[in-house]
Amino acid sequence: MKKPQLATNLSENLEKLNVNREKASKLFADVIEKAVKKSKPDTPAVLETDLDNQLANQPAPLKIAVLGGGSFGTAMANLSSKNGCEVTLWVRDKRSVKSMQKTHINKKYLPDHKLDERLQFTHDLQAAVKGKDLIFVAVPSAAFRETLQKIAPFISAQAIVSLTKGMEKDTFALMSDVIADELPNVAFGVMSGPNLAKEIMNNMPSATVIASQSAALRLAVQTALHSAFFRVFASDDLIGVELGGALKNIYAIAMGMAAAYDIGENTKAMILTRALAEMSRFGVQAGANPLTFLGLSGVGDLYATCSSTLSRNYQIGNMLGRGMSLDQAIKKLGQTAEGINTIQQVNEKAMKAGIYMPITHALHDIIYEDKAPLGVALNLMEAGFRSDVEFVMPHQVQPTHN
Ligand SMILES: NC(=O)C1=CN([C@@H]2O[C@H](COP(=O)(O)OP(=O)(O)OC[C@H]3O[C@@H](n4cnc5c(N)ncnc54)[C@H](O)[C@@H]3O)[C@@H](O)[C@H]2O)C=CC1
Ligand SMILES: O=C(CO)COP(=O)(O)O
Repeated sequence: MKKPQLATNLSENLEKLNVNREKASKLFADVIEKAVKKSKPDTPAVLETDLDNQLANQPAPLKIAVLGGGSFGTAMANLSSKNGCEVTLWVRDKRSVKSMQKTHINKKYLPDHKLDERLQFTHDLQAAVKGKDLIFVAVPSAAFRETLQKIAPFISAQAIVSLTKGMEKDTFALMSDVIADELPNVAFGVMSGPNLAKEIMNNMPSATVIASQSAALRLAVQTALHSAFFRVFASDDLIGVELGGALKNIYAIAMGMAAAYDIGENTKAMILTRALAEMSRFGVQAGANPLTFLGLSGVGDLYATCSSTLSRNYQIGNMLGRGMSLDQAIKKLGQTAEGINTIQQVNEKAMKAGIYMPITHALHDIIYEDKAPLGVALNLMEAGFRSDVEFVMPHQVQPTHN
């Protein structure tokens, strides 16, 4: 197999960007210093305008395509464009492209936000990806393979980064597996973290993780997206980072459902930490480093998604908890909630591999076997004596009585 390669101009671009980055950091520092000195602090919007004005004339060598015009693809395209990259957002629907070209607003997914004026829109996949350094893929997992198959003829040496947090239906493939299948010679990575799109669009400080075996790719993504309100951390545990993003959707559904029963903080804390135990147990079986689940893409994303009504997975769980059927809840949401499919995939995989995943099994019973939520929850509480952190004390160890 040929060795993965990056776009030939990516390294050159990175060298130029490093110089620009130093200048940019200095500008950020100046703006922040000015803001701190003011008796009445500036709002993020004022700060951002200040930064934009200062950075307006920086050269923009990184060329980026973002595939998927939903809320997250749009947010990342906007962020990288504001950072001075040359960005094209590919959107499947021709009418949406026309409307975005005219208004620079994504009416369906982010109607309250004017997008960066420099951002380009297209529904032509070839035009979107040809000659780019980086391609971010932000379509739902159900459309991921088909999208890669469509761009394959136009891939020469672009690097691919998955933003998708899910698993392929029926195959249990993660998006990185799909990339390796469909584009075996490209450098690739996955980006995942507590990244609710609407908060990012509102300039609420956020952070994420880029995971890849390629140091050049990690640096390219950090350079493209890192900004005053968005930090990009790096990892080489691709499977751990990717599983964190996919698995937490299951527990956001559980938390949304539990919230419909007015649970207290103790109960929320129990669900969150036992979810983390399940995630890391599953991750370790798949080859991930358990410590990755203590990072932004693990507990960070788990916390954000399980606490926020902005999360579509949480919303689905909440609607189910309030008595709606799955079909009604999906229809009402009208957006992607990856966890619905992930529950099925992970439940099946865990059963086959003998991995103890009681919350996932419980959700599966409620959603797909029509069992009563309260009874299932009470059963969960009777699951016997176990150790708290099994990487500290394996759960098979029983207390001795002598
Ligand atoms: N929205 C968020 O806050 C975040 C989402 N993600 C992940 O990003 C992925 C995309 O999510 P969102 O942008 O939020 O979804 P969304 O529901 O807002 O939008 C999905 C987009 O994909 C398009 N699409 C659907 N089927 C398609 C197909 N067959 N071919 C091409 N395009 C298709 C839709 O037209 C729509 O533009 C998901 O895996 C999600 O878990 C990751 C981080 C944050
Ligand atoms: O992944 C997300 C935040 O990090 C978005 O979660 P939802 O897909 O549940 O909205």
